[in-house]
Amino acid sequence: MSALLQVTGLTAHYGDFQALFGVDLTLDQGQTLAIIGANGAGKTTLMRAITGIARVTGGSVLLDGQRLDRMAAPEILHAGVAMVPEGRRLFPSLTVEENLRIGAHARQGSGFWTLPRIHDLFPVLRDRRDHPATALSGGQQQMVAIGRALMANPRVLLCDELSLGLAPVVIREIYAAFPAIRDSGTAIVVVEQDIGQALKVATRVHCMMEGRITLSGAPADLGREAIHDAYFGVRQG
Ligand SMILES: Nc1ncnc2c1ncn2[C@@H]1O[C@H](COP(=O)(O)OP(=O)(O)OP(=O)(O)O)[C@@H](O)[C@H]1O
Repeated sequence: MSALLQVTGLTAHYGDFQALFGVDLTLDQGQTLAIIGANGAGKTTLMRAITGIARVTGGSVLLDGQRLDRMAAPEILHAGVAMVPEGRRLFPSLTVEENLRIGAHARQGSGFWTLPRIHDLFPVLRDRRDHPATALSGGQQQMVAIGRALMANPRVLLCDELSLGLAPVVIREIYAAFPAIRDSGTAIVVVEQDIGQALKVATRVHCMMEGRITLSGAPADLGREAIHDAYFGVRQG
């Protein structure tokens, strides 16, 4: 059986600067993949390359066999890959519900994720539906950003640094929604700086350093030392 998302030999550049060096990864339906790594490792660039925002200069990205790396960002979203960007990027002048409905513009046909289902996933968004999105707490805004991406009914949901700046209790609340998202048939890729959190939610973990994947495996098979080496490149202590 071929993978849902297959990334092969992906390279990406910002001008002359090469940020990704031949990245390979596969994601199957029902999987949650975590990408971990220090600042500047290339995690965000990888998400941006998959979604057509960063310039792909080599390799390929296939969704169910369909070539994405030659498409523009809006086409990739239509094809079924949606991203929750770092910093959420909500529309500040719109309400919570308007932000969610904007996500639906990218959907193709019918699908599991509807406004009532987003409200069931994050009930606070039902209560706050008429509030300006920016009046919500950071965690609630993150829920809107996830809901907006889900409204496109993606086959793959890419989440960049969901936990950034949020309290542990809020992070737990957000990650508690993951099983329901996976059960809906949407596979997930999370970029996470919190290694513990990544190991908890992921079926597979990839560690990145300097634009390359330096370690991959199931959380249970990855030792602390191996992760440390792959993350920092050197063993300390
Ligand atoms: N717009 C840009 N122009 C030029 N270089 C960039 C740009 N964005 C990122 N880079 C560089 O590409 C490399 C990878 O950055 P990237 O943001 O993908 O890393 P990251 O692992 O997501 O780190 P962080 O957690 O800090 O976001 C870094 O060296 C960074 O300085």
